[in-house]
Amino acid sequence: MTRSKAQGRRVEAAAEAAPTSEVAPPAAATPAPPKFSPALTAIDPSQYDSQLEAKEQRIRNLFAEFNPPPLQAFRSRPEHYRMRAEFRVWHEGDDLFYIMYEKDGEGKNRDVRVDSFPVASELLNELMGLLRDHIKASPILRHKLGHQPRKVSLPQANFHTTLSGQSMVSLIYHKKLGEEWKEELRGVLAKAPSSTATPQIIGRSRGQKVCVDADEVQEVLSVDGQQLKQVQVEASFSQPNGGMCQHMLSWARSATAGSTGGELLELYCGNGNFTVALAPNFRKASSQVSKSSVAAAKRNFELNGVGNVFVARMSSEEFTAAWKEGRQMRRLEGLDLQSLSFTTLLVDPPRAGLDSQTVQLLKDFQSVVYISCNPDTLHANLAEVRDLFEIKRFAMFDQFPYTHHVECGVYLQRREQQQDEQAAAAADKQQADVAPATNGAAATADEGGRGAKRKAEEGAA
Ligand SMILES: C[S@@+](CC[C@H](N)C(=O)[O-])C[C@H]1O[C@@H](n2cnc3c(N)ncnc32)[C@H](O)[C@@H]1O
Repeated sequence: MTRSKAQGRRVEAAAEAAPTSEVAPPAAATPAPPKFSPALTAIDPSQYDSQLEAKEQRIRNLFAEFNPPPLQAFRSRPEHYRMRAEFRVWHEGDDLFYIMYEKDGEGKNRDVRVDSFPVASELLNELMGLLRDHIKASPILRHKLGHQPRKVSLPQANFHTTLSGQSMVSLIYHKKLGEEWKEELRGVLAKAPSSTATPQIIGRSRGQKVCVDADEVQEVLSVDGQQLKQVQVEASFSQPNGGMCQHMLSWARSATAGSTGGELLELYCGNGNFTVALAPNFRKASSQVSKSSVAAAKRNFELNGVGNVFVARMSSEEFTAAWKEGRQMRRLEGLDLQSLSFTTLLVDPPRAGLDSQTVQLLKDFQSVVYISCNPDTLHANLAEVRDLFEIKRFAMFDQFPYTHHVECGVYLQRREQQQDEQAAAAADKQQADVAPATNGAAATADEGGRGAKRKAEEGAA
């Protein structure tokens, strides 16, 4: 398919250079049906552009009613973009291989043998082969690995790699794992080719978790020329497409670049991915984090020398209730909610989007960064606040190529704030026009005007 000029240039995530293209305003035409690969095991990279265009068109049409600015579309690497992948393990006589469940061309579910996985990183592919061959050759390692009835579709070999070249694999067994299992794996790892960084291996069985060494990796994300370090812990969330994550962080940073001096509240912060990148844009930042990620988030703040962040280990719903009711909770660990005057809210919820309480909370903020992995719930949440907020930045990140899934980002600004700013600018201009020769006085008036406005805002908050 040829691409029209109106759809513009997009930037290769592989190049990781300047961000994006801006695309034309919403087109009225109904988009062509998307060309998604039925199976991620058999992608056709020559279809990358057409599947991206279909997504752009869908997103522009879906959000057109909110009059957003032109969509910035961030392009993924067409292959080897996934940092993580999960498979089941299948035993067939002496053979052993990975399988995954996916739809065929007719939309029917089927089990597919996976010897290589073109959407996963090169390192992940290398590890898949290496580990499969060693496990196949070792009775200790293969016995009861992923031993479950075929109808149970839990992943049994979970691979996790990083752009920085580290890796981690969890293997799920149906037997108790002892020292001999660990020793056998140590022997296998010692034989790994020097070209492959030694993976961390974790064995899991019912009520048991055995680490051959550690259960985490350290990612390094390159954002606007800065290297951000990130501990990623086994079985905890991290963004699946590393290249796209770098774009998302850079975009959110640039959207909030004018917020210096304000205070950020982040909900659903996971391991602090966005917090670390955005903290320099704010005077103070507070992150709410689920139990499993709190330790990783704290370590990531320390690793990157981020000192202006407070972390509360509570669910989004609990934090919202405490904030709304002005309730002091033990898990706020002494953070005085009354002393905070948040200006910006960042949310990055799971696919279900924001619950109604959090949507209410959002209404209290001057600006909001909303990162979403589900355009439909993003749309529903925006519909509830459309009268209060205007979309100032609108982005689409192709985090999941060849699937219908899309990651979006919107930067919202309160309508009355924009009116206030325009009024303040007009007042400043008038003042300057009245006394054109007295630069000092005009400057003083300018400072005073902004200071007064800030005070009024602080009072209102
Ligand atoms: C889409 S992830 C985003 C994480 C993080 N922003 C990042 O970029 O890695 C959503 C995160 O919210 C957490 N989460 C899910 N439900 C939550 C809730 N009710 N309250 C707080 N966090 C929640 C998940 O554990 C996960 O870490």
